[in-house]
Amino acid sequence: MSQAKPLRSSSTGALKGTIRVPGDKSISHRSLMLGAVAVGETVIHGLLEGEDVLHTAAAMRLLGAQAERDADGVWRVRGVGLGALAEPAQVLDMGNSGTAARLLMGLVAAHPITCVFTGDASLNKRPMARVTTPLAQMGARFVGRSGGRLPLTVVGGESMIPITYRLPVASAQVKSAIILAGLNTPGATTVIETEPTRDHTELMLRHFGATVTTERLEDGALAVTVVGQPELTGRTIHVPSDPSSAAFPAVAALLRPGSEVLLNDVGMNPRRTGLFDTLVEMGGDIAFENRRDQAGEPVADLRIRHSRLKGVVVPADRAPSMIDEYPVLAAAAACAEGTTVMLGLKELRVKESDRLAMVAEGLTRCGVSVEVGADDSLIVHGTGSAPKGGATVATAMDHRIAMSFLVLGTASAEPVQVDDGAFIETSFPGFVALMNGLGATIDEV
Ligand SMILES: O=C(O)C1=C[C@@H](OP(=O)(O)O)[C@@H](O)[C@H](O)C1
Ligand SMILES: C=C(OP(=O)(O)O)C(=O)O
Repeated sequence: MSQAKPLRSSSTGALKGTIRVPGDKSISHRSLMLGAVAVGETVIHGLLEGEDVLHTAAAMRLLGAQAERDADGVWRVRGVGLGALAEPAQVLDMGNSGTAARLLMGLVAAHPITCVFTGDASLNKRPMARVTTPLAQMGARFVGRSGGRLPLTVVGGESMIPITYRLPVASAQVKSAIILAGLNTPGATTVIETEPTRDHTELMLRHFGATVTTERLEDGALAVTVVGQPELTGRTIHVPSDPSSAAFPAVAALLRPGSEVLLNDVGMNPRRTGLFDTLVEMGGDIAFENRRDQAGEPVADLRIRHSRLKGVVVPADRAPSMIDEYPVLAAAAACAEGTTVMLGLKELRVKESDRLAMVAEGLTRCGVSVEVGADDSLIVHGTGSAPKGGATVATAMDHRIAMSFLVLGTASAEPVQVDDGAFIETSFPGFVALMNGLGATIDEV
């Protein structure tokens, strides 16, 4: 990432219009990775062309696959076949992306190759032991910095052993890393999750021809099993638009009087929709129109109208289904009437930034009263109208912190500035133009 790009968001009138936010980031990463180990061509419509996903595309090329964009925006991946990834001649730079790093570490761990992973200053601070611990049990070796951090070398296992592993944290990235390693491991690899996390890896693997089964255990946990070494065949994928990106125009439209916005083709996988459930509980007027299935993933068009929001309690067990949406929910809560309590946010501390700390600090600067509990909860005392704003907020290389405070600025009495909007490109290219097209006022400073 080059230079910092400060942005300022000012109070606006009504937001109006129909848009399609860019493709789902989780599904985009997975489509490139699975396409690269399938036999034949995978054709991807609507791939997210954000920097995180472009880092995955570059890595898959270094591992021997072809991954190119047509003039019409369709991506074509020519896979090498499972087990045939080539040893990359260069370091795999995963940029700002935890998903790219962790999923790919799983995939290469079961290939007899050595890969060196690195990332930017944010990614190189994030914990990787959560994936290297189970992958080492399967037979791969890792040499990283202290705390298992990147830069890190993976020595893929020559003869991997399948494991049954109970996730110590609710993480789709950890689950997926183990499943992707299990893919090229003979026998059945099982991941047990006590809280359901996003299941795009499981759904897409089935689409490519693998056998992935799920079983409810006596204690209520879910066991996900992949049968190793299937023949994967290249497929066509239609990437729905990202509910985690739709969250920003959705919250902005709820906050501005007179707004009505239609967001088309939004992914509605039930393991991703916790934010929308919460906004509806808060009194948000959100209509889920034209619900349908698009290549194995549910989608809908979301019609969102300005609403007077009220504070709610968000239970901890909802966290996996809205893990990336708490910063923008906090912006909505700051404008709501009454107090919003968000429970079980420990995982927010190990994202692109410590999101719990960054949200609390930014809201305080904008004149909103917040508390962070010792149990990693966040309590936001809503203003019932417009927060004061009039502050510059630090974003710590975190796209979601930047976008959330720009949304807050659309509803604040005085403009809100973020110190760096450059990282928005990692997940939501075109964010500023799209928001301004709806009527927002976001300017470069
Ligand atoms: O699997 C994925 O695509 C993702 C899983 C989540 O991370 P964790 O698995 O660390 O919760 C989420 O925060 C991230 O943006 C994408
Ligand atoms: C946490 C996120 O992504 P990642 O873990 O892939 O960096 C995110 O996009 O909010």
